[in-house]
Amino acid sequence: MDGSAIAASGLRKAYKDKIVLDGIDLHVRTGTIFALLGPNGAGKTTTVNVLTTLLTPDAGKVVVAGHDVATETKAVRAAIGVTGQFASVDDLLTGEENLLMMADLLHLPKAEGQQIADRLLDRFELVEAAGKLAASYSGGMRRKLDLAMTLVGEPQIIFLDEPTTGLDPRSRRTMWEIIQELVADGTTIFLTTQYLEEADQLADRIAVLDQGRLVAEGTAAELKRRVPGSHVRLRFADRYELDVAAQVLHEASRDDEELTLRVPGDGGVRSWRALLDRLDAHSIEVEELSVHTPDLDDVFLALTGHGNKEVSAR
Ligand SMILES: Nc1ncnc2c1ncn2[C@@H]1O[C@H](COP(=O)(O)OP(=O)(O)OP(=O)(O)O)[C@@H](O)[C@H]1O
Repeated sequence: MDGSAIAASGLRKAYKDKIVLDGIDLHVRTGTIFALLGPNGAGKTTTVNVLTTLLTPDAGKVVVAGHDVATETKAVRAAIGVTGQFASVDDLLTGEENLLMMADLLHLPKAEGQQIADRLLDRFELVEAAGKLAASYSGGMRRKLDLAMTLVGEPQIIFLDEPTTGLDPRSRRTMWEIIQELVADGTTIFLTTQYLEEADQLADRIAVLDQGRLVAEGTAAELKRRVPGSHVRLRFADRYELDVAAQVLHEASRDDEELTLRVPGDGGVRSWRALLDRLDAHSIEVEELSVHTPDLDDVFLALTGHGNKEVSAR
């Protein structure tokens, strides 16, 4: 698979005259977590539907797990698992029955299906609830069961469409831990999220989708560096050291009370190293140094020119 789990280029999709995907290119490496981040209606679900063979794009090419989505639909489906916003859990079955039903759908022998179900119930801490109807499950338990059902088929690539939307903070953390474990086992994860913190915590790479276009792509650190506001805060032992440093670092703003200088930078290691070299050259002693980088909220605003209602409400 040459290290590439998903490769999409030039994806377009419109509903009548409403353009939903406007030329999307994506590349996801095997064994990594990729987050597609965007507000409500940005086109995240549409992208997932295209990548998972559920929707045919108007234009563009998609290769998933080495297979062309348009011509090798079966092979793609065999390699992937999809956990959607609207869970595939059947409310009228128990947790265990849901898992066994999935094993049946995949034509696994009964004994093997039972083994897998038992293992997944244990792994997702659903043993106690295994015999209860899924209708009685909490939101967090449902999501876990839904993901467990996806894992019955041991997919190489898992698509998680907003896996933690609507979950309380504790269930969200549990879900994050599960996702991280999956990747540690070599699975590739493609997730969509409206939560900057989620992308920041989980993803190796993040693509920011806004109104059907990718407005940025990179690691969380790379995206943060694209936003003004990175700075180093230097604290000095006394007023004398502060004065000397302020003369050397003309670009800094000073706080006499705190004995600090705030030095703007591009957030890259190189620029901070150059700053330390300048201080060294003038034998200036720094008492304390802290680097401040903007968070992904700042990034989203800077990249799209507008806020994310869902995010700012959190
Ligand atoms: N079948 C359809 N017919 C017409 N418009 C559609 C259809 N499906 C999606 N859309 C529109 O496409 C846009 C993108 O929808 P999509 O569900 O992909 O966004 P999203 O980023 O997943 O949002 P959300 O976070 O709300 O799920 C929306 O404006 C939506 O109204």
